[in-house]
Amino acid sequence: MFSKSSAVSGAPALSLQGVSMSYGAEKVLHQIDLNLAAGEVLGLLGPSGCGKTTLLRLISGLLLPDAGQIQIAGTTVAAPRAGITLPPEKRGLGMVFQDYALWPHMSVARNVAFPLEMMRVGASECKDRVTRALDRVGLGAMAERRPSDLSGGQQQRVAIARAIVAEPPLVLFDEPLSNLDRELRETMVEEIADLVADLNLSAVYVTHDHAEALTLANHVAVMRGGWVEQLAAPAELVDHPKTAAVAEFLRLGCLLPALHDAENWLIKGTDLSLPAGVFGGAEAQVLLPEKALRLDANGPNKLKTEVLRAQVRSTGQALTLRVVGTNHVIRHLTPAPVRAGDVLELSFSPEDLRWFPVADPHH
Ligand SMILES: Nc1ncnc2c1ncn2[C@@H]1O[C@H](COP(=O)(O)OP(=O)(O)OP(=O)(O)O)[C@@H](O)[C@H]1O
Repeated sequence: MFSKSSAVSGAPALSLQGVSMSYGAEKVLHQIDLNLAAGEVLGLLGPSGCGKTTLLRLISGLLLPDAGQIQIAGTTVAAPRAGITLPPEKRGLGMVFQDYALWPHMSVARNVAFPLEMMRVGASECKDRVTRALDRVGLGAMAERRPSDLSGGQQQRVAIARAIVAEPPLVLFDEPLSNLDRELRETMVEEIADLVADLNLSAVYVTHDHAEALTLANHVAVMRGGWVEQLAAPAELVDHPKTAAVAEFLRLGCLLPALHDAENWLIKGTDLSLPAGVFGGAEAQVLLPEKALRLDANGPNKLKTEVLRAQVRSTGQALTLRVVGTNHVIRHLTPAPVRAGDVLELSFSPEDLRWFPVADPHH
């Protein structure tokens, strides 16, 4: 069986080249190229139906690609043209699912031991490794319980212990936190991030929650309609989204239509002219990143907005603002005492704007 020791040293933990997949006549993945270095986490992020689960199933071996090839730790596990297909159990992956997928009639320890039993690891080594894995996820005292006697968060920790117990070359997380409530999700994201770093795991983490992906992953592939729209480190995605769709999906701020008249770029519906960088054409979309906006009457480039809602938060007031002259909405957090109906001027620096063409590359 595939194990860390059979991994080709120095090879990427995962590599996909030109992977495509159709369900009948519907192409759901287009020419996916991805590389994940050992010890890193790749986030697969995108809205429902964009192809995340299909891509994960191709990696795990539950589905076969129509074209392209997939390598795990240097071993080719799928290459239809060369007739190569390794079944899921030979890929030696650790997997964590949304619904935990634990056996209810077995103890926590037996659940965690399962991958080792499949590998015919001896009883005493098996016991030591299970104990170590359960300790790592903070469940050392729960070994003899049944999963049904544990909370949702604890069950997910058992599933994580099972996924890491055999030290697989790659761990796949399929929306592991979506059944947990928000507060627990936030704690578990940090726990998983710490665990992945401590164990130097290589992992693919599927989610539709951008905060989870940005927290956990070294690189995030933002997917849409079966394409990888952008693959980049979290900071790069936030500062330099490649398309308007990426900016929108990551909720980076407000996308406004801009028109070029004889001399200037204007935000459509307003009289605010924008100092544009080099950008051809007569129409564009411009992103005003939320983090670039200041409530500063003396600042440059003042955009007039009306307060629709002001909600108290522990960190200030969360404002929902409408850009006057448009139906576009901006969110802004401020400590200032502001009320619905107030008119505010938001200021920003031109270098913080991000410009996109109106035409969409894939759609
Ligand atoms: N068994 C199937 N037969 C036909 N079409 C399918 C099948 N499974 C998925 N699809 C289609 O393939 C596309 C990608 O689905 P996929 O489940 O990979 O998306 P996803 O990003 O994981 O969505 P979600 O976040 O809702 O799970 C969708 O258009 C979906 O309708």
